[in-house]
Amino acid sequence: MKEVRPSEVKGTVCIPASKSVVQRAVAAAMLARGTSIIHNPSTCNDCLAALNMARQLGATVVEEPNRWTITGDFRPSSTELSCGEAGLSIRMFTPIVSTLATKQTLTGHGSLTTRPMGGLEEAINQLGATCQTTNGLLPITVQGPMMGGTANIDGSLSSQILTGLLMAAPLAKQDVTLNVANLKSRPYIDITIEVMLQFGVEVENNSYQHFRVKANQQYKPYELRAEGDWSGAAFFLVAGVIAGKLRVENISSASKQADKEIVTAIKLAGGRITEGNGFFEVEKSPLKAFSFDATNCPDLFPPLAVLAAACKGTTLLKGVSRLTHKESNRAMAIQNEFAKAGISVVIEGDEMYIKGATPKSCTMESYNDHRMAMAAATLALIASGQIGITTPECVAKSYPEFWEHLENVLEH
Ligand SMILES: O=C(O)C1=C[C@@H](OP(=O)(O)O)[C@@H](O)[C@H](O)C1
Ligand SMILES: C=C(OP(=O)(O)O)C(=O)O
Repeated sequence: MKEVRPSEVKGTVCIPASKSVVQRAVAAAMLARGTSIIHNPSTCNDCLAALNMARQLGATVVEEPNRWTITGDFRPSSTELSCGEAGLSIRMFTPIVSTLATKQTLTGHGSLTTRPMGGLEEAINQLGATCQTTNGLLPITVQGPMMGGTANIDGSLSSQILTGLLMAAPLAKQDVTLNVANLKSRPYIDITIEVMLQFGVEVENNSYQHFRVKANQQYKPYELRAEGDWSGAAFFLVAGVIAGKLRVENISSASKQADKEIVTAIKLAGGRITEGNGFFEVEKSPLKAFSFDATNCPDLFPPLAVLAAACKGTTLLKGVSRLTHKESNRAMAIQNEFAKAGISVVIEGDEMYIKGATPKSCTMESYNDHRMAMAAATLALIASGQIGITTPECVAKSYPEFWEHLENVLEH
């Protein structure tokens, strides 16, 4: 249990690397023939899971502080492969592994064991490899080779399967065409295509509905400086705008990350936020309720809910249906735990209404969900008394340095 007391925040936070970028780069480096370098990698659990996966699949990895050197090879040393708790890694490595002729089993732990995997099965089987889940869940067994051809997939639940298929596609025997209906979380596909291009593979994207990857393309080694994580930065940007003055470093509006949209939301709420060269500055401001569609940036819901709690009036957030299958059912988790702090959250279909008020002292359950723990800590800054947070160590899934970074900016 962690306790965070109401406090002003002041100073500078340097945001660690994006786990979305780093996991994709690790997979591409494993598939490249030659040596790739990832500078400034994130050492969060999801990235370490991806790195471990690359090792299990045959890559040689040298881990140094601030630098991972990965020499690609794709010959698994084991038939049972674990993706830890990383949703992206299981959705990305399952299609990749299904390009091999050998039979492999992929598994994971924690919340990953209850997250839906059925879409992977349907998609991979259409491309001529065999994929079997366990009643739609882990473990998953795959056997290739992946022939290629056309797959029709539903993109409404998650974009991660499309990311996995795109990453695997250049290893198929023939060209791959992916027809995607109702794609959500689109910016994550932009990150996938960007990383693939950096590693030498081209993807043709027709209006986010039809994607084509030509066969016989090779991943090539690349030296990448991983950019900072907008998803983690969002908590500190909200902290600054509700409770003090912060400079948040290592983020840029040039990023393709979905969660840079937090800047739009802060501006809509009337928050003072300015961009400098590689950083943003935020300052406590009178905040008013706002309306924001987070369908394509679902990971922003927890920090957005905190921002909304600090606003005068009732804020509307759209995109609730995107939250059911994250590390927790995040819509329910936000509703239940904010209620404990006296913040009313009403859910109507795809919409969430949050009424601004001073949060009261309570204990909030994190559900072992990193973004719930970070939201509770941020909410505590403006509470009338301290807020307790259960299993605070869960922040390590995306942001192991979070508690230390928060402590550094608290004005005791
Ligand atoms: O591709 C990625 O890096 C991610 C995609 C998103 O998932 P969905 O596509 O399932 O929304 C996001 O929620 C997740 O944290 C990371
Ligand atoms: C949902 C998340 O990640 P993943 O799906 O990759 O586990 C997240 O980081 O909030």
